[in-house]
Amino acid sequence: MSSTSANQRLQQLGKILEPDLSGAGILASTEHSHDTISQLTPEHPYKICVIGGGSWGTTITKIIAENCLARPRLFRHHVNMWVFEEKINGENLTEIINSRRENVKYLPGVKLPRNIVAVPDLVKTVKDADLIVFNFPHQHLSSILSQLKGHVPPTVRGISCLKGLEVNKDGCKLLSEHISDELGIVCGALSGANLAPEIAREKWSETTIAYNIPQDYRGPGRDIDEVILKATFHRPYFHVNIIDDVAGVSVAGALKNVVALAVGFVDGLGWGDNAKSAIMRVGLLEIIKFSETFFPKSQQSTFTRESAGVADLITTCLGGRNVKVGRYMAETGASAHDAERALLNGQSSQGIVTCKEVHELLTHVGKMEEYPLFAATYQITFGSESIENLPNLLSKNL
Ligand SMILES: NC(=O)c1ccc[n+]([C@@H]2O[C@H](COP(=O)([O-])OP(=O)(O)OC[C@H]3O[C@@H](n4cnc5c(N)ncnc54)[C@H](O)[C@@H]3O)[C@@H](O)[C@H]2O)c1
Ligand SMILES: O=P(O)(O)OC[C@H](O)CO
Repeated sequence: MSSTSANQRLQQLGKILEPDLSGAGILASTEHSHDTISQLTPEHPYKICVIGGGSWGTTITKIIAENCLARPRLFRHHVNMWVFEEKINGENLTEIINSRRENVKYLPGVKLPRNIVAVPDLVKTVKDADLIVFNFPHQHLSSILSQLKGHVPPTVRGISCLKGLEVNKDGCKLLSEHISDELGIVCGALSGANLAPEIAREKWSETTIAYNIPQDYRGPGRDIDEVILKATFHRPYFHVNIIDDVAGVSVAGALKNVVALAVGFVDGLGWGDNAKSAIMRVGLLEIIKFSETFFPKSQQSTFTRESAGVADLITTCLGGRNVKVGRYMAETGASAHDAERALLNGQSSQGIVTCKEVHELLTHVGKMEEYPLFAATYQITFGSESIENLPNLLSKNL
């Protein structure tokens, strides 16, 4: 699409997206005529589904479902949400969500819109979808993709809300790339300073969406662009900024979970705010270095300017699940997995998985010594070093 026609589309479609988007300041005009609306409204409204019914999965589905209700000419009414089925006091979680409008296990106390349909079957969830939103703990990605393979046409677009990386002995891949490679679809990433329990209660926050259809992409697909993505995810309490640095957004989201574990360690020993800030400083530098090394096209500004960068690092280190796990380990001497089990009621501390994956990768490529915080966090998490020794482990290589 030329920049002129893209601008026209932005302006025209903007007229059917009010009032939320005009509030965000991206669309100048909020005037519209019925003629314009009927001319621009897609013949077939976009169908969106979400894979994942955990804490963030359910929260993002709530956001999308609210936008589908607000924009019935642009989006299909129902939003399928795939939920990994489990029994809660003898009842299926999907049935509880559909009848009580509440995810009693992963998002208790939050009323969900009526147009969310919890579905236990993956393939049924994605049927006829134009946009699939991936949102579950990243260790399940390969298994979910293998079940979806052959059931998702290349016309579909994806957005990954997962925070993690795909690491194997050959190197490191973004999860959005892994999704693209396995399913043959274009996939972007959404990440930011986004603690689900706050957003589910409609407390204001920002997020970053990275989406980039390669200029030479000639594949099929509906026109899911900046406007449609904003219409899908933006809410008065959830402000979206769209950029094209998928690598920067993804690496920042994955690695801040490792840093948060380490912040939890020093917090649990009562070392105070200076120590926590020191860990965040070193952590940010290692995150940027990692991104420059393995994803040279990523942009440093993503780490310093975007919600997905430094803001997510701070929020996770202040109030996320990973920092709680690290703190509990320091306070009680529990192992990482025991801390996760004791604190999170089935939710996942992604930092435990990611610090192991990053350690494997960096060891394999002979660069572990260049990342003293990641190395120390792995060693402490898996029991071969003490938290008390952390300052020495960091200063050794700095
Ligand atoms: N919770 C947050 O505040 C938050 C915010 C932003 C991003 N994220 C990221 O979003 C992703 C999803 O997080 P979440 O908080 O929704 O998940 P969660 O930690 O609440 O995870 C539990 C989910 O995993 C599912 N699950 C358990 N076993 C499974 C299996 N074998 N196969 C598939 N699914 C299984 C459970 O049913 C449940 O839906 C993660 O990568 C996380 O880092 C989380
Ligand atoms: O609760 P955590 O530590 O998984 O972090 C949640 C989000 O990623 C914060 O943006």
